[in-house]
Amino acid sequence: MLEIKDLSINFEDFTILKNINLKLENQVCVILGPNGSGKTTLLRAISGIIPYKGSIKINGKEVRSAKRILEYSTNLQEVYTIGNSAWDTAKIIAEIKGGDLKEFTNILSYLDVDRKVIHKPIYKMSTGQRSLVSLALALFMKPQIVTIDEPIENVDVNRRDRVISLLRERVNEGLIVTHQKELIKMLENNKKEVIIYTIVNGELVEGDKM
Ligand SMILES: Nc1ncnc2c1ncn2[C@@H]1O[C@H](COP(=O)(O)OP(=O)(O)OP(=O)(O)O)[C@@H](O)[C@H]1O
Repeated sequence: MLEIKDLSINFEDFTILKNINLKLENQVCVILGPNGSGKTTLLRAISGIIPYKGSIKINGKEVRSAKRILEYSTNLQEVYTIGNSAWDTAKIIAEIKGGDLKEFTNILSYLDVDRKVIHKPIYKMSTGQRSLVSLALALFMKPQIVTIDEPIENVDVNRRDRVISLLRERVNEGLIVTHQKELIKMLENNKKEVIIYTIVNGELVEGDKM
């Protein structure tokens, strides 16, 4: 369960997010909003990467008091640059969390990512490859809660369908940031409700306000 109360985030003298309240329990939430509105900032805060005011609790535990950022599953690429390559990073995640690396390679095969790619540092991958590998890293441990930033933005049409299938199958609770509104319909099925929010002037407003 994810519970956010009175969250606000400032960078230098600017307030990026304010009065954010959100509760998710076995729900998927899609976050819309214009460029620079604070979508990625919200995911960074939930992932424990940046400081925040207010409260963000995952299963009752305050994120800022988590011992390591890898406790939470996210496809934010900055989380994964700690490894020399995506493969090294997957090994670190699997070791910390006690998971199966085979799942990582299975997802990469499903997304048709060349095995050579995962042995490159993340910064040497193409933009689309980086998206696919980051998604595989975020999902291979079958996490309960995930945050996903722009999962289909730079992905070709054929792989896009596979990314959507993976998200439908594996994401039961979490936040997905996108500019691609068609993703909302694609994620919905008869079992899953997708809640939509838009960041408007730093606040989280229910529904599609774009
Ligand atoms: N570390 C930082 N220091 C200062 N300002 C920052 C920092 N990170 C983000 N910002 C600013 O915060 C605002 C929100 O950025 P963010 O990346 O969250 O936007 P976004 O909604 O994800 O945008 P986009 O749709 O363009 O990806 C922007 O104005 C950005 O310049």
